[in-house]
Amino acid sequence: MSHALQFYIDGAWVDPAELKRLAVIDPSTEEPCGEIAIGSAEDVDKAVAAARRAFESFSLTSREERLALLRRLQTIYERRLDELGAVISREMGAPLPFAREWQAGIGLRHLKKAIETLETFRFEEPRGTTMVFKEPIGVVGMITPWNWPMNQIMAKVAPALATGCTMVLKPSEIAPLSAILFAEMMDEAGVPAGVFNLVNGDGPGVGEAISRHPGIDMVSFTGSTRAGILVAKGAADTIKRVHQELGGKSANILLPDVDLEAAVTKGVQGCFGNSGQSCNAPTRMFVPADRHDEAAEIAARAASAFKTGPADADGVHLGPVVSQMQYDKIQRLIETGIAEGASLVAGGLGRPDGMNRGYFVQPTVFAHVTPDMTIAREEIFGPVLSILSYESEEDAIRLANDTVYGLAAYIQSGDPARARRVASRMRAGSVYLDYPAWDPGAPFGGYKQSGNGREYADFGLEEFLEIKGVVGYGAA
Ligand SMILES: NC(=O)c1ccc[n+]([C@@H]2O[C@H](COP(=O)([O-])OP(=O)(O)OC[C@H]3O[C@@H](n4cnc5c(N)ncnc54)[C@H](O)[C@@H]3O)[C@@H](O)[C@H]2O)c1
Repeated sequence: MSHALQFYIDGAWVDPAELKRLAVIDPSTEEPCGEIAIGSAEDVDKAVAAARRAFESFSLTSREERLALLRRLQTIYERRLDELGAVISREMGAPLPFAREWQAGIGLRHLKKAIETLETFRFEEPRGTTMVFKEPIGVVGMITPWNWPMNQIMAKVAPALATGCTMVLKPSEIAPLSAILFAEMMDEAGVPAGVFNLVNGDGPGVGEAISRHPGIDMVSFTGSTRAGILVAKGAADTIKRVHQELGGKSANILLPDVDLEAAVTKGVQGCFGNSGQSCNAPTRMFVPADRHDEAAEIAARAASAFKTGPADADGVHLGPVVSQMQYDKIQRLIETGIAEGASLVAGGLGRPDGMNRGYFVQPTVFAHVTPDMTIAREEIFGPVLSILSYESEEDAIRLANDTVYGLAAYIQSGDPARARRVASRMRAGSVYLDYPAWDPGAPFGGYKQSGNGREYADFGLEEFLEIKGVVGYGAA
């Protein structure tokens, strides 16, 4: 990757103010697979200055001009999709077909949705004699995680472009290579100089400089609740808008009328997808108390059907988790689950049999988990499922909501009316009924400590807009 040690600022690849290198580690092999430059506040200053200058003209572009830009990007993105999938697979460990179809592919789905949304989006709305205008907020700082790198980047960049904002992106330093490739695509698409800027770096360096910068109007952050709090505090002095997409500990309620075999199996699969590294993973499975042991047996069987292997191995399997740090954290939490008295029914400590390198975690299921246990409360971010039991529908609702998080909830029932009734009681931004297909038009975001604001489709566009009321504009 020829630009790996550079940043994309003001329409050109430039050297960092001071070259500090960071190796990118392939989690399947624990070997370096690339390196990047780690930026500083000085690099952020340059990027923000470029974005501020570009905002003057980009904010005034027409819908048609921005649609043309997004469509050019789509063509390039489609052409480089395989390459992007391969890069993501290497940097964060997702098996190749999954990395191409979902990790890279989901970026394309967001891009298409943003284009479709922009085609008809209303930037003006008359209310009597007042005209309401929706205008781009300005320069947006974007800070993204490693677990779905292109999903997060595209869910921010596409609506920001659609609305006429300019931006400075800092992707995760753990999986930054896909973002460099994406910046190459933006350059080829002819994004005007300064509209899109990429500065690589870590949280305390570049992330904090973005959060505090007086030239940035809004920070759109996706990552842990821990870092989200720091970003909000850093942003407070400059009153910038802070959009946070944070962690989760989502409940999956299996109501008594459900087909238990199918619902438990799909629940395990949903929890372990992307090696358990999805913010909205259904990690707490609630089953009727009198069917707990049956559910545990099905879940153990479903977990042991999973194969684990390197990201480039053939076949359907789980890849490693992203880093030594994540591996160690997951091991610690599995140990805590055992120590606090949960029943380990599948997986457990250490790597899967026969694997002696790579950050591979055994697909793990705990049964007899109680709501006070650490594994029922903390986000694990690995392939680890907790099964809890409930006595009644009310009890299930109370237990599901008994968390500081509120990103997603999952309801399984043979009775759609009952599932909808329970959905209405969930304190979560997304509720999924009977394992539906992914929907790029559904709003995505959290209640409570899972964040604020919403992404995807028109909900995403709204986040990047300021609202201006011109009173006395004219007769309705
Ligand atoms: N709600 C969502 O949409 C969503 C989506 C994906 C991931 N997540 C969450 O992200 C987390 C996993 O990702 P991660 O480990 O990369 O999270 P992380 O918080 O460690 O890092 C996320 C980003 O924040 C940056 N960062 C870290 N400290 C910072 C600071 N002090 N100031 C500014 N930026 C800082 C990092 O460099 C990275 O770019 C999980 O908690 C997961 O639930 C949430």
